[in-house]
Parts: sequence; structure tokens; C-alpha cells
Amino acid sequence: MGIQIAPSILTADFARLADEAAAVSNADWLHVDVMDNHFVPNLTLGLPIVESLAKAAAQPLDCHLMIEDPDRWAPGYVEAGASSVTFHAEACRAPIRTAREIRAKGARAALALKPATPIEPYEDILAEFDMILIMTVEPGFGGQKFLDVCVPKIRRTRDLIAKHGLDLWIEIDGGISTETIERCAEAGADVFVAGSAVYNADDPNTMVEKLRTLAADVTTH
Ligand SMILES: O=C(CO)[C@@H](O)[C@H](O)COP(=O)(O)O
Ligand SMILES: [Fe+2]
Repeated sequence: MGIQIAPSILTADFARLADEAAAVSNADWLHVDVMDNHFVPNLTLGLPIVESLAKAAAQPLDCHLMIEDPDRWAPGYVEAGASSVTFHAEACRAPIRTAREIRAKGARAALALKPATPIEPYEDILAEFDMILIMTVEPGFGGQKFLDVCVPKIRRTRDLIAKHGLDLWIEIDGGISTETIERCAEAGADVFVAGSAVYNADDPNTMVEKLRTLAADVTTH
């Protein structure tokens, strides 16, 4: 599949989401951060807006659920039109069941890990997922500084995927910019979320291509 860029609409203008999606027409995905003010100290949007955006945007939606009780809510995001649904390991009580429900409804299932959550406890259930999302900031807000301490986990995750002969994508999210994307691509990431770097750029689409080129030039796997 190669390098994929997923602009996060968290830094976009929420009153003009359809236009903001069109402004990143070169992007592979539109990353939608769902926050419930419980799992993270911030509140964004939920099912009705995802349903409208799925109809209005040309790109598939990559929904990142930063919510409590994803077991209950995650399958509904597929019904709302998401093509990929990511839930947090720290919030989930039944990751295998929830991943299977997401897949059964026709979307990609992904497991997200906060910076201090290791990948190793999930080694035996990697095959239940299409993607692992490794957070490179504490979830909750856009525009935070990239946490370098998360890079070794990208590498270890890529090694575990190879060890089991699996075909999972590794997505990274938080503080991704022209300064930080290359070290993540080198470590084995292939899907890159970027919010402030893309939406604060003079031309969001040009930034998408710049990020894609930087990552592609150093990718080894
Ligand atoms: O999930 C989150 C934040 O919790 C992200 O998707 C951010 O929206 C990324 O924003 P930048 O760090 O790229 O500005
Ligand atoms: Fe996100």
C-alpha cells in the first residue's frame, strides 16, 4: 500500500468540514478524532457528524475513538460510514470481540496505544487487527510536541508484525511534521496522521505531498 497520509480534522474549521476535507484532496484518509471528555480531557464530535462527513468527504474516514466503552460504540461508527475504526487498548474490555464486530461490518479495525502502553501484551492478538496506532503524544489535543520516546515502540511493533508474518499497517499520530516524519518512517510506520502540520500550512495539499515524499524516501520495509 505504501505511505499513506491522514490529515486530522482536529485542527480544521469544524463549521466548514466538507470544505476542509476538499482542501486535502491528495490525502489517503481523513482522520477524525472522536473525544468524549472522559477518556481524554477534551470533547469533539460523535456519530451524527461522522455520518454527515462520510457522505460529504471524498476520502475514506479513519475514525480514532478516544472514548470510554469503545466496545459499545465502535461498531456504530462503521454503520455511520467510517472505513477504519480505531479504539484504545486502555479503554477496551473486549478487544477481540470489538475488532471482530468492526471487521464483520466491513471496516478495518485498529488498536491504539497511548505513549506509555507497551505493544508486547497484544502480540498474540495482532492478527485480529488491520492496523496498530501508536500515539506519539498523549491523546486529547492537537498541536502538541512529538514524543521521541515512542519511536522504539514503532520499531518493536514492526518486528512483531514481521515475526508473525502479518500484514498490518502501523499508524502514528501526534506531532507529525516535516521535522519528525522521517524518524517514524525509518522505524516502520506507514500511515501518518498530521493535524496542525497540514491544516496550519499555507497549502494543505502541498504539505500532504511533502510529508509523503519525506516518508517514502526513508522507508525500508
Ligand atoms: O489524536 C490526536 C490527538 O489526541 C491527533 O489525531 C491530533 O489531532 C494530531 O494533531 P497534531 O499533533 O498533528 O497537531
Ligand atoms: Fe488522532
